[in-house]
Amino acid sequence: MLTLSGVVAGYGGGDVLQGVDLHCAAQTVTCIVGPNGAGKSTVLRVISGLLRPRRGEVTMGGQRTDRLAPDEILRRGITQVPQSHALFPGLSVRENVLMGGYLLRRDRRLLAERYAQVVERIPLVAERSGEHAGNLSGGQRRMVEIARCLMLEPKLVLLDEPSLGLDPRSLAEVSRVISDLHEAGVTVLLVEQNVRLGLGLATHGVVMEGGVVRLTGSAAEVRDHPEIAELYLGGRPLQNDADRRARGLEYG
Ligand SMILES: Nc1ncnc2c1ncn2[C@@H]1O[C@H](COP(=O)(O)OP(=O)(O)OP(=O)(O)O)[C@@H](O)[C@H]1O
Repeated sequence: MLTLSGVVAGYGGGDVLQGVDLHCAAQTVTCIVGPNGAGKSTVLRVISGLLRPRRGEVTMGGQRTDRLAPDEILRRGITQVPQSHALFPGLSVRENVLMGGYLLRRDRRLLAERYAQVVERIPLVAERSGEHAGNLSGGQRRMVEIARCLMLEPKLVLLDEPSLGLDPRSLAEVSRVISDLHEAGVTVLLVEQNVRLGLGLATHGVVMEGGVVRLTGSAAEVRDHPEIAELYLGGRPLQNDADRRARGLEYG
């Protein structure tokens, strides 16, 4: 569905991405992990069109998207939930969510239909619809940010650090929504510092380091890879199921 080949991109003079090759099959959840500065968020920015690659290609369903403007990429079904602080604090929850349907603004019926679907998926939007977004907790804001990106019925959702700063209850809510999207056939690509959580939600894992992809595989393969266990999950590589349980890597 989504393919990056040889993507080189950066800010100002330097290249952060040094030739990224990445593929996300349709209806999968892929989690990118890696150390700070590896270029994970930059990959998402290239896909959503906020940053144009200097070299390489991005294709979605076989069609190139890397030369398109961000709104055109949005029209093709790719939406990004940014890292944080993406809501308008002085606007209500409902207004913030409706903003996500800006491209549909001339079709009021469709807009209302989509809003109803989003509310069904994320009931918090209805419960708090009239409240200023600025009054919500961090976890609630994250849910509204996700709700907003669903207004266009995306094919591919990009999530940058969905767990950042969330309490356990909000984490569970965000995880539920990601699983729901997966079940509904939406393709998800997320960047996550919380490696356990991210790979626990994902079907596939990608490890980035120094602006390139170092490792890809099923989420379980990446999670159990000796280097990953060593680097990100603390301690010696996992040996068996008992090890996995001991490190909280069982996901029911
Ligand atoms: N807008 C920007 N302008 C200039 N440099 C940037 C910008 N955004 C990111 N960078 C730099 O690009 C490099 C990669 O950043 P990126 O945010 O993609 O990393 P990351 O893997 O997502 O890590 P992190 O978890 O720290 O965000 C970093 O060195 C960062 O300082």
